[in-house]
Amino acid sequence: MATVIDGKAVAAGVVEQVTAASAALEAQTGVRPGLAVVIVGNDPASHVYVSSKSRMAKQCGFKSVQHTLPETTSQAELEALVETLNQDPEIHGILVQLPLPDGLNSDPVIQSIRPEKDVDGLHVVNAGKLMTGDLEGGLISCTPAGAMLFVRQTHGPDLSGLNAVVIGRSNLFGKPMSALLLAANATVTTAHSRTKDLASVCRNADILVAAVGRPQMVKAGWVKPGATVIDVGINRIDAPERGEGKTRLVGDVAFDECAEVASTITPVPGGVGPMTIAMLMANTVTAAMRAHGIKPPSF
Ligand SMILES: Nc1nc(=O)c2c([nH]1)NC[C@@H]1CN(c3ccc(C(=O)N[C@@H](CCC(=O)O)C(=O)O)cc3)C=[N+]21
Repeated sequence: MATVIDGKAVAAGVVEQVTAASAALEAQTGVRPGLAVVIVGNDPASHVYVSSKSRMAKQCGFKSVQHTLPETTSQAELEALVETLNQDPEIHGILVQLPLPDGLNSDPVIQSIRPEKDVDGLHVVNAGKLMTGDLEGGLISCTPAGAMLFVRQTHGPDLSGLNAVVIGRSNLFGKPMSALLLAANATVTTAHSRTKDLASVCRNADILVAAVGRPQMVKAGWVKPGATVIDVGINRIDAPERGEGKTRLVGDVAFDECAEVASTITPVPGGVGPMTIAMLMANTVTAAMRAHGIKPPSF
């Protein structure tokens, strides 16, 4: 039976480090890190995530600002708000909750965030720094950064000689995760919907990372015995056993059967998800410390 990573406990450790760094910044400069989260429309899941981000920011001692805009917000209004936040010296991190409502184009909005305030790590400057192996100068996308912390805890910082397979090539996760694994010297395969015989590609992996958005797609036969399995999926499926109309959260990995084969595995919920929020806090205090010429801790 695999070791099941307790994402909540690891996230709590990161939040403790962030809170201490935030207090040190305030003691040195009188400034608290400022995080602004912008949400447009009324998608219930987005509101759940945004309130947990705002709550965690307050817990870390940040100045936490939430802008909730109506579904009818125009592209120009949204980009104008981002520009106001870019100019605000008390705001060090800006996050625009994705996905945006239909009719709004997220790419120009994300690219209009100043790179040094882009705590999502999605700006091309930050994504480019990561692709070129510059892990110190930019801001790294939260979910991959969190997933990589699990990999480092299990395998150490140097993944030389290990095969890693990332299933999924999104800009939010797959591509930055592949870049982080490569920077740690793993031999990386980025698999996707056009990959031939995906199961046999996955069976090669010492580190298997699933971020496809397909509930419980990865089966035990896809997992190399003794591998580390990182599940990034957040899928809501019907849970009739819990009652009429009830749902539950599952990952992209068939957890029970894969846990029999893997040596280490992350659960959903309670794995990568909480780490996403914690790494957003880490990016925010990093941005604030850099803005005041103070070297941030590495998380
Ligand atoms: N600009 C932007 N940046 C994001 O990082 C971003 C986003 N938009 N849009 C949505 C996704 C999704 N996301 C999650 C955050 C926390 C959990 C999380 O804490 N999940 C809990 C369960 C929470 C629940 O019960 O639903 C867990 O896995 O244990 C999951 C998913 C961040 N996202």
